[in-house]
Amino acid sequence: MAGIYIHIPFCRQKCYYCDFYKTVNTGQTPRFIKAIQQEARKRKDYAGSEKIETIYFGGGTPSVLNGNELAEILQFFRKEFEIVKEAEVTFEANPDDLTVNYLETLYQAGVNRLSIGLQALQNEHLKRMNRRHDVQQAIASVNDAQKAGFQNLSVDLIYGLPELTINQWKSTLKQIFSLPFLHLSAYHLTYHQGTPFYTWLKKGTLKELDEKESVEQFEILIETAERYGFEHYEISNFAKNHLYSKHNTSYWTGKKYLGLGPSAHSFNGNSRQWNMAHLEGYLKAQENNLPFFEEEVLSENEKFNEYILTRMRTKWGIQEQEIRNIFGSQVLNAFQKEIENYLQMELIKKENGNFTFTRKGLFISDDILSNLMII
Ligand SMILES: C[S@@+](CC[C@H](N)C(=O)[O-])C[C@H]1O[C@@H](n2cnc3c(N)ncnc32)[C@H](O)[C@@H]1O
Ligand SMILES: C[S@@+](CC[C@H](N)C(=O)[O-])C[C@H]1O[C@@H](n2cnc3c(N)ncnc32)[C@H](O)[C@@H]1O
Ligand code: SF4
Repeated sequence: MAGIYIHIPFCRQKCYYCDFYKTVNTGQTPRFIKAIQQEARKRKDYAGSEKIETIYFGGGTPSVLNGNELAEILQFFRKEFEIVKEAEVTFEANPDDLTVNYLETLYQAGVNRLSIGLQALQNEHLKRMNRRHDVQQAIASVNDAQKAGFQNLSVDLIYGLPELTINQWKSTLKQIFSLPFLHLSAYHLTYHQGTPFYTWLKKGTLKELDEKESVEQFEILIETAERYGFEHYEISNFAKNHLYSKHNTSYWTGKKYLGLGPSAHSFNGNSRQWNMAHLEGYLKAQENNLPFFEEEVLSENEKFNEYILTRMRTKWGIQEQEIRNIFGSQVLNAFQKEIENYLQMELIKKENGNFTFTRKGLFISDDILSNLMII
């Protein structure tokens, strides 16, 4: 089984923290929709002849697409690929796009997992982030989505925002968990070079939240989510009733996926491919039947690194037996030596041959994982 990721590189306006590839030149959607189909025909064999179990519309802002455009893309994929009946079709949307009509259009088109980018529940934070919606629209979008028939609803939040107080964060979580959704993604704010947030941080006009408060917000997030019956299944992801994101879980468990659109990346177990992040270049390449991606064939060490970097982010962790079967006893012995002091410091725990982060370890997982990688 494999997944398809479709990058919709358009946004109605740019948020000041975001460095995902997008352009506000939304007039290019008709050309883009043709180009995506040309690229899919050309690259469909990258993920082998696997059946497709997930389709993911990310971006950028997929909810820039109108109903007909979305229907055209989905019709094309149903014709071009073997898609299983129960495929998960995820669509990311911004609250200000989610009118009742549009929600019904998405539902009719076959979207069965809707991810809504709420980000924050204080208008002063939404304003500083340059979000187009306000708190009221955010809350209404989740309730309207449920009324339109969406069960598998996910919401995105960002914590560690400048001046986000502990009380504000607690109130955000209290309001959020009174809404009808079953999956939560909550990300700690990252300052990406090239974004206004990063520039203001360097200039000193924006003050980064101190680490202690960020860690406290992460702890409050985990405790509150678990109190409301959500399972913490990946560092930034929580699910009720085991409604994990099937598509994103395929990233963390090494499944194949074909990424389409500018900046989209793909993986098939032996190599990674990624499209350049440039809309005009992408469109011209598809129109002239030229490739527009780079490829890296993975060495054995890189496959091992890929394996630990993805799986250790999840509650499933990594299995000693699996490391031995896939990478051999030598790699396993070296790994066991490396991991010893993290076990001693209780940053990683080992149960029946399975390694996972402890809560303490989760906070510094990036540093630990970079030390465990084979260079
Ligand atoms: C492609 S983005 C946005 C999807 C959609 N366009 C929206 O704005 O809601 C997916 C998610 O990444 C998260 N994100 C984007 N930039 C981030 C940053 N700099 N730090 C932390 N999370 C970020 C946000 O929670 C966002 O919902
Ligand atoms: C940050 S995650 C948010 C997941 C969402 N909260 C959910 O649970 O469905 C999604 C974003 O990651 C990026 N992304 C995901 N898969 C990608 C791929 N294969 N290639 C490029 N970007 C990708 C896109 O910007 C996409 O909007
Ligand atoms: S957060 Fe979403 S709407 Fe904002 S710039 Fe990024 S992709 Fe566009």
